[in-house]
Amino acid sequence: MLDKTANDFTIQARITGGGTAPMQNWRLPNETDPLSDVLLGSPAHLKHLATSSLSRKHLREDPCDIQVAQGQHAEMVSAYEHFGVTVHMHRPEPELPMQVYARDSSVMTPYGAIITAMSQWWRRGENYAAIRTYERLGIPIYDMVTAGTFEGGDFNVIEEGCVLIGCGGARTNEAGARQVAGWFEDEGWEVKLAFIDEYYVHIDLMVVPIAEKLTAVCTDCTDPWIVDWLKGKGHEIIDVPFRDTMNLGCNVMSLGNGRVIAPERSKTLVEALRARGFEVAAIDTAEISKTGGGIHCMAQSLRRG
Ligand SMILES: NC(=O)NCCC[C@H](N)C(=O)O
Repeated sequence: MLDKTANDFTIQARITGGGTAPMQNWRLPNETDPLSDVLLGSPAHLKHLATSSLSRKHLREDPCDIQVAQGQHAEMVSAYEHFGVTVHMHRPEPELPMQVYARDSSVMTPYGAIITAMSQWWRRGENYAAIRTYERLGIPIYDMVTAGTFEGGDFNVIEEGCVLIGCGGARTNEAGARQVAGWFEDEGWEVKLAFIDEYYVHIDLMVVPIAEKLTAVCTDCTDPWIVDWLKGKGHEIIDVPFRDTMNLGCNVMSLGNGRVIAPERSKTLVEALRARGFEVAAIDTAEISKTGGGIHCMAQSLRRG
């Protein structure tokens, strides 16, 4: 069943060479304007798998209690609803153990959604499920990654018309990164590639937009040129400690208008935000994050502003 509002769905909205028109119904100029619609994944079929060094360590030492994780996800959904954000969900599929990480299987852009190309076989079905979701929501597909692998946590919109693309090799590989980079260069964007170590999984582990010209960064693991580049654009940096970052403490979601959803145990960042006057919904995500992702990884902005 399609949603009543469905009308704009198409399988390839991208104009070759650039000049694709931004969507009218689903504005998404950046990742810091007020969020009105978010896409999440259900934790109904969540499994704790050895997907990365981070999730493997927890699996070995203290595996995720799935029921507790599901309760934490429900708290996160409540936080979005509390702030008046409309929550859209992928339809849960039992074959998709990582569908909760809605950041990765697609990327919403001002021109429609990119369907990514997940690296790990147990996540590839999420790409097909995402196509069905966008059809149901009536959101055009901008294009699909075909040249290599690409995961949405590596598409990091720094500000309007400017994206930092993470490339760790194991998840987003260089061929996938360069294909997406080329599309956005053609659209007239400033695009930078960040070659990261695969240990960090995606760039949104360490660099996350908070508000206009304000970015959370783990400077201990982020290449200095990225910090200098952000500062050169006039961004203030909130430095998130390395240990907190490895616990997904930098991986927060900006709701715009001075509101942020963040993990409560990321104390340095939560305090820094509150000191600047932000309203922070500090929620417990410790259990669910053992499976390798955080609040930003679990959310795909659909509409802002
Ligand atoms: N954007 C993200 O960093 N997503 C986290 C994905 C976690 C999942 N366990 C994975 O390793 O694919």
